[in-house]
Amino acid sequence: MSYLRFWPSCSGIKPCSVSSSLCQPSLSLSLSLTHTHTHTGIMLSAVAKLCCGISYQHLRSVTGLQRMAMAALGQEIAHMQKRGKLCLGIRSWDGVWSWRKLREGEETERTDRWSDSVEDTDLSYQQQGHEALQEALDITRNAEGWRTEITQDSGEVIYSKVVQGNRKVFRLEAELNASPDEIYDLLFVKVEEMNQWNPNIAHIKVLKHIGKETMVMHEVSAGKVGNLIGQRDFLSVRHSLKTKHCIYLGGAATHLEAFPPQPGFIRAEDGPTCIIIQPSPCCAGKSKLTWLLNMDVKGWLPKSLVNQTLPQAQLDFTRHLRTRLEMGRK
Ligand SMILES: CC(C)CCC[C@@H](C)[C@H]1CC[C@H]2[C@@H]3CC=C4C[C@@H](O)CC[C@]4(C)[C@H]3CC[C@]12C
Repeated sequence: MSYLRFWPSCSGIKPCSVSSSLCQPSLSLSLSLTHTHTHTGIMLSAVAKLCCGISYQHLRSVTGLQRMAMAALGQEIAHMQKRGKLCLGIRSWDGVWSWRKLREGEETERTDRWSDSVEDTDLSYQQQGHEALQEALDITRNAEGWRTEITQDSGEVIYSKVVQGNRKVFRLEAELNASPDEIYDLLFVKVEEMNQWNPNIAHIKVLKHIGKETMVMHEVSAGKVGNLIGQRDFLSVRHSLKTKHCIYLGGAATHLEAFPPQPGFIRAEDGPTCIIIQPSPCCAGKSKLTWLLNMDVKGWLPKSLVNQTLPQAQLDFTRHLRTRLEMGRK
């Protein structure tokens, strides 16, 4: 693939500097949690108890992703309990919480369960962010099936391909007059200022910071003339990774209990998505941007309309980013 050949510095890097244990096979147990039915809660309770009973010994040896999955499951059940939607004999989960302590070589006494669960929430968001980035990079780097969609005089090229679930994703490539760090600063560090330079974003707020690399965000697009899709809101986890040569931004739709879809808004799902920012090999102060747009805009809309609007939204975004970068130079 041309972009990998010309920009070799990032192609070989597996941005997995995060604990290698995160790259383990996933937990084979998967439960779908429906919040609305109490009997689901009761069933879930039974399943959870059963799992604890059967697998307590195994819990001591699970690591990485499996551990995260357990944490996420525990967290979800804690939430359901808190909302009174799940009546669970909490004793069944004592094993899970104290298992954490056991693994960390700390005292076997269970400490405050609530603070444990807060910590688990953070771990779960970091894990979601990390996985979204990996998945988006896999799509982006897979050279097969891309076709050129748009070539702009200003240098942007958009490729598209159809991925699993019959969804079209778009890959924009552009060269920008800024260093990777300047772009990272605008797109990640100062992300809340994005609506000041991009009129297509009506509202953007970080709801939760998890360290420097991960955040949970709420974004609302502007339903202006020209945007035939109409206004959407997004709740996403955004994650960044800096390596020696490249900066990666990843993201995906997520859930935050305190932030359910707002009345009157259609919540779209962004991701798994990624932006790769590479320094230009030819000149300092220039970068190459590769952006995978992978969006389910939801609502009842003709596919052709969506597939026309999305690459245009990408071009618009890049145009505003260029203008903002120029402004920063003055
Ligand atoms: C066509 C309609 C539905 C949507 C148009 C607006 C789209 C293009 C906007 C709305 C919210 C925007 C996202 C808001 C936040 C971030 C996080 C940042 O670190 C990289 C850019 C990124 C990922 C933006 C990309 C562009 C975006 C997805």
